[in-house]
Amino acid sequence: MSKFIVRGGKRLTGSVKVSGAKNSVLPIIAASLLGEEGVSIITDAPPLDDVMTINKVLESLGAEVTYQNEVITVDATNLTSCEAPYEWVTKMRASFLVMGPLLTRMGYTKISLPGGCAIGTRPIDQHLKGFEAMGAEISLGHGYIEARSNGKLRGAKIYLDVASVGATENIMMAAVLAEGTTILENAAKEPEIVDLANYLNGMGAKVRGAGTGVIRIEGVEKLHGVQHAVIPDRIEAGTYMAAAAITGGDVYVEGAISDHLGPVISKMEEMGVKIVPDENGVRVIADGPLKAVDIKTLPYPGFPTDMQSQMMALLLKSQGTSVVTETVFENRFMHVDEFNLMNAEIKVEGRSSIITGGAKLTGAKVTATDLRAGAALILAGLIADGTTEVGGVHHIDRGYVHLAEKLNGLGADIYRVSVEEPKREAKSTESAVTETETARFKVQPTLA
Ligand SMILES: CC(=O)N[C@H]1[C@@H](OP(=O)(O)OP(=O)(O)OC[C@H]2O[C@@H](n3ccc(=O)[nH]c3=O)[C@H](O)[C@@H]2O)O[C@H](CO)[C@@H](O)[C@@H]1O
Ligand SMILES: C=C(OP(=O)(O)O)C(=O)O
Repeated sequence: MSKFIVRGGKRLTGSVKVSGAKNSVLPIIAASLLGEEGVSIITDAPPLDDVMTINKVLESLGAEVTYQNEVITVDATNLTSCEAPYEWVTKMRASFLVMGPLLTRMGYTKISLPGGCAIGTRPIDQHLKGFEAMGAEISLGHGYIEARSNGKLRGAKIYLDVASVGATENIMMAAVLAEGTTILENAAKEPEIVDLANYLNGMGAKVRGAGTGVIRIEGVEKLHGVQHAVIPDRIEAGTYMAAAAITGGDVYVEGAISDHLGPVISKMEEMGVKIVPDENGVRVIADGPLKAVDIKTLPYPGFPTDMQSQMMALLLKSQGTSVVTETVFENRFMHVDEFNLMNAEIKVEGRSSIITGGAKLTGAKVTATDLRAGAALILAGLIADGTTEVGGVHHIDRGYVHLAEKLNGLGADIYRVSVEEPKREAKSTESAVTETETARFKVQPTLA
């Protein structure tokens, strides 16, 4: 186990480079299972724990996977299994995205039910509804879902009750080898959906309309490997933009695509942050007081739920009262109690959090309850008085490449320490942090 130690009070300046998007690379790796000929080469693949996990899932299915220097190769010509077991799916919900590709290519798949997580119950009914509409038979039991098709899946008209990102991706991947045309209505419009569609089309698929609410997929006989570069991570970019703004800094976020960050940029500008986008990135300058603003999370192109907690950290520094309403997930305010441990003033009322900005934050021992909560606590630590210890680092490692190194490159003071599991019989309440790894993050994470 490890913790991040953040010493607050540093203004961030300079330039930071965004890595490839976690939420693009995961479905793209899953889609590689569709390649019956040739090898897929995925570049700008970020070295994240989630990427290692999905690579293992593919290997367990018989695909040959290599990963070096942010390049993944997948040879899925000979698959040997159609089962994604519990150990992988519980580790990472996105493992469930192998269902569509396996079902359509192999005619059968058995996958552990993903279950809920810290941010909500996260059902998969819309994925299953889509597969059933295409003729799959679904059965559930003993914590697993089995899906089988009698011959090929058939194209269908499918209306999603919620514009689910995962369901759109899974159904799109199933439809590419189905017989006939699938029309997916109320589809999610996220940039990651477009990236996946581009990848599938490169493999020989016929997907049209990705990025709009209606996607048309004409089934083809076979797909092949292709080379594809993953888009930059808009949430990682937004997190560094928030880091610049919260510290009153001046930072160029290289690789940030401003078109993907519309609502984040608008809200920061409303707060009084200067944002200067160009074709290679976004410059963020925060040289004045920050205004309170209200935020409501929504599916793309609305304000992203994955930036909610980081923006809440920024609002802690603003003058006045802000209301943040979470409409995408029903339980995504677990960071509030942690912020309050740092002397923040936030109250949760149903789906909204009311933030009284301006309280002087103080360093404390806090825990990341999910990936973005972890990033948000680090942001708060950047301006807190004294030292903040952020536990639950495994959540952060799922989605941020070299987070401490990148922030330290801008002038922050963050390092990772290993932490011994507290012994049950120990009476002392002293910190369990052992300063054995206090070297400033020179070590690169080991890649599988
Ligand atoms: C790996 C990945 O890309 N993860 C992202 C993806 O997650 P994920 O694809 O899991 O999120 P969804 O878009 O599916 O979920 C959005 C909402 O729809 C509900 N829902 C979803 C599916 C379903 O069958 N039935 C149903 O009711 C969920 O409970 C949630 O309330 O989109 C989320 C919403 O932008 C992001 O926070 C995640 O970072
Ligand atoms: C919720 C997130 O991811 P996942 O869907 O992989 O849990 C996230 O990236 O913030």
